Order: sequence, then C-alpha cells, then structure tokens
Amino acid sequence: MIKIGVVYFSKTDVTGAMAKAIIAEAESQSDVSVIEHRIEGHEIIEGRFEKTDVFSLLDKCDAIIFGTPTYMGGVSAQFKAFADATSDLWCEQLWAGKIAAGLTSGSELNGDQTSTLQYLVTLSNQHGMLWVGLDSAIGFKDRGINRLGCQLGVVAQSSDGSLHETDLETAKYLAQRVVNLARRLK
Ligand SMILES: Cc1cc2nc3c(=O)[nH]c(=O)nc-3n(C[C@H](O)[C@H](O)[C@H](O)COP(=O)(O)O)c2cc1C
Repeated sequence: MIKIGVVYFSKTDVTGAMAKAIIAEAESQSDVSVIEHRIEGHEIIEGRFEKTDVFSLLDKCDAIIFGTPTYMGGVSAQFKAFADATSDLWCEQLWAGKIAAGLTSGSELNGDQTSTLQYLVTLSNQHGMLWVGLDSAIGFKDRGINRLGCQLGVVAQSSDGSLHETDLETAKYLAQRVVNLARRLK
C-alpha cells in the first residue's frame, strides 16, 4: 500500500475543500491509503503546534501534501506553527526521500500564492523531501488544469468561498501525479 499524508489548515474551507478533492482522488486508487490532518487552532498553544502524535503517522507516509491559505503573501500562522514543530524531525531528517507537494488558496487572481508554495518547497527541502509540482505547460499542452499558470503546485482562487472547477481538477491531477510517482519510488 502507498500512504499519502495530507496536512492542511483552512479557516473558511476553500483550502479544506481542495484538500478533500485530493484525498478523494488518492483514495479512489485501491493501493492508496490517506492520512489526513486538518490543523486546528486549539492544537497550537502559545504559538507552538502541540499535536505531535501526528508526526508519527506522517513518518509512515510515502508522500506528504501540504496545504494552507495564503495569508499576507505567505503561509498562514497556523500552518507555520505546524511547520516549526517539525524541526525535531528535521534534526534526524526523518522525512528525507518522501515525496512532497502543496496547495494554497487566495482571494485574488494573483495574491502572491506563489510565495506560499515557494515556502512549502523550502520546508520540504529542509526535510530532504522530493518536491513534485505540476507538469502542465499552459498554452502548449492544455489539459484543462492549472488555469492560474503556477507550476509549483496547486493554486486555488476564490473571492466568495466557491470553488472553481478547474482548480478542483488541478488538485485531482496533482493527487494522481503524486500517487504515480510514489508507486515508482516504492
Ligand atoms: C489574514 C489574511 C490574509 C490574507 N492574505 C491574502 C493574500 O496575501 N493573498 C490572497 O490572495 N488572499 C489573501 N487572503 C484571502 C485568503 O487567502 C482566501 O480567502 C483563502 O481562500 C482562504 O482559505 P480557507 O478558506 O482555506 O481558509 C487573506 C485572508 C486573511 C484572513
């Protein structure tokens, strides 16, 4: 079995619904199981993410997909608290060699969501993980995904909480790509 972890924060559920689409796509494969963790505010005490039993579940995953809304051009504070708490794992490079990928959402068409994904790339590389983006070249080989043209990962945009169908398709495509690459690495 291939294990995929999906860890995300979402306040108004745009990122959450995108993460659910990724999870459903991954779980549609008979050889995949998913470990989901939605970061909750009460898990953060005095700025530190304290639900560290999540890490032992994620340790067993072949791939981890990170998700967070874009807040002020970066990851949300809640996601950053989670990321900071992974520093104990960093010391041992416990996640080295796992596949990593990411998604974010913002209310603007260009609301600096790329900066958020760039941080997730950095976080993943700090852990020695192998970042997987999108292989969709907009305008040259249009698969009907990635309408916002970011190849680092999935960017969703919503100004009213509703989800754009293409963003959902992009999320599902990334899930397929992560699963396929995890199979090849296994
Ligand atoms: C504090 C704060 C900062 C935000 N900063 C940005 C931003 O820099 N760029 C952007 O496009 N949207 C920004 N937004 C909008 C959210 O990213 C957007 O509503 C997102 O889809 C919310 O995700 P969620 O539904 O998963 O909580 C911000 C929202 C909040 C509350």
